[in-house]
Amino acid sequence: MIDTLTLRRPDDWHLHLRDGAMLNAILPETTRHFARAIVMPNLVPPVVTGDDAAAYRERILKANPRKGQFEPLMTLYLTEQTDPEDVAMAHASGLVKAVKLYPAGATTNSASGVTNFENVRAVLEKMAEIGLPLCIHGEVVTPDVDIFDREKVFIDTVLDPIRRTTPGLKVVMEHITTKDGVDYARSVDEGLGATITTHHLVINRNHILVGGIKPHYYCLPVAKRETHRLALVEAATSGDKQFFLGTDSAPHLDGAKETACGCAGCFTATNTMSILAEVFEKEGKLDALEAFTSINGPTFYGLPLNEATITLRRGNPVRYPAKIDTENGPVTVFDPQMPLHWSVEA
Ligand SMILES: NC(=O)N[C@@H](CC(=O)O)C(=O)O
Ligand SMILES: [Zn+2]
Ligand SMILES: [Zn+2]
Repeated sequence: MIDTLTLRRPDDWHLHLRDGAMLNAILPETTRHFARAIVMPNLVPPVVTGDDAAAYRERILKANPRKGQFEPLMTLYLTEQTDPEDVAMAHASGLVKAVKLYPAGATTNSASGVTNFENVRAVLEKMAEIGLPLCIHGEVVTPDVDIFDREKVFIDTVLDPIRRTTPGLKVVMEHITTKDGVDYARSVDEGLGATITTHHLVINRNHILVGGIKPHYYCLPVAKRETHRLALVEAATSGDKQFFLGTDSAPHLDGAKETACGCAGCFTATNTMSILAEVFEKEGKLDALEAFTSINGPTFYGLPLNEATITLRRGNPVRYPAKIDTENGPVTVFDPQMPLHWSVEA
């Protein structure tokens, strides 16, 4: 049995770092293991312009305890007022690596997102021209579409049409949760990627709802039935170039989750690598872990692979904190409900 595993240092292609006290508290959980991360722009107010992204990047670098060892890859939050020239400048300077599309109302802090896709056409065309990827939270918000169907309906009625009317646009389907998402990502040869989160490889909708409601398993897109989880595990462990890790680690204070109208988001930065090693090992696919965490993502984004490595070692169950303390209260770390045997060497 393999008991050590050395990988190129992983990157996280979908991460929420927040700001202020939360940023200070949770950033080390990511920088301990990860070299780079695509940083989501859904702050309040959102990161809309190149100037906003430059200022946010400085705040992240200032908060980083491991100076020089972590590179935040910045994104812009697409609004119906976004200026294509500002996007092009932020890309040309090397600051911005993607633009993020939130359908207005789809998820946490998405109120400034897009309602009428015609109003962002010029930005999308500019992005296709300059090769800047569009990262998409792929759920419709139509009230009469069941929340468990919102990803599939989005693929059919929004994503596919956008891709067809904007040839050459590079797209990342963020945090896919369905077999439909896996199949769509595989139906296209070039220019389409899909991130898969850590938690969607572990939980299905029963984890949220059976035996009492579990707010710390509630995230968006909401976890689906087991057949979909199995499709995600198959995709992540396949090594196929479309699929790469985007943890979507999304901290909220416990007080904001354990309440009558709790926020969506699972916080997995702390134990992601141990969980992934466990999942890949169970599938007999440890040899595909590096493709998922460290190769397919940078290859899609056209960025160099990390030269540094991390080593995972198999042993007694790994201990990790149940909560991370912030100035304003604790954040619960995702509980995978299984012992984790792979620890990351310091
Ligand atoms: N995934 C989540 O459930 N929440 C994310 C937003 C998002 O990625 O949709 C957040 O910012 O909290
Ligand atoms: Zn999202
Ligand atoms: Zn997210």
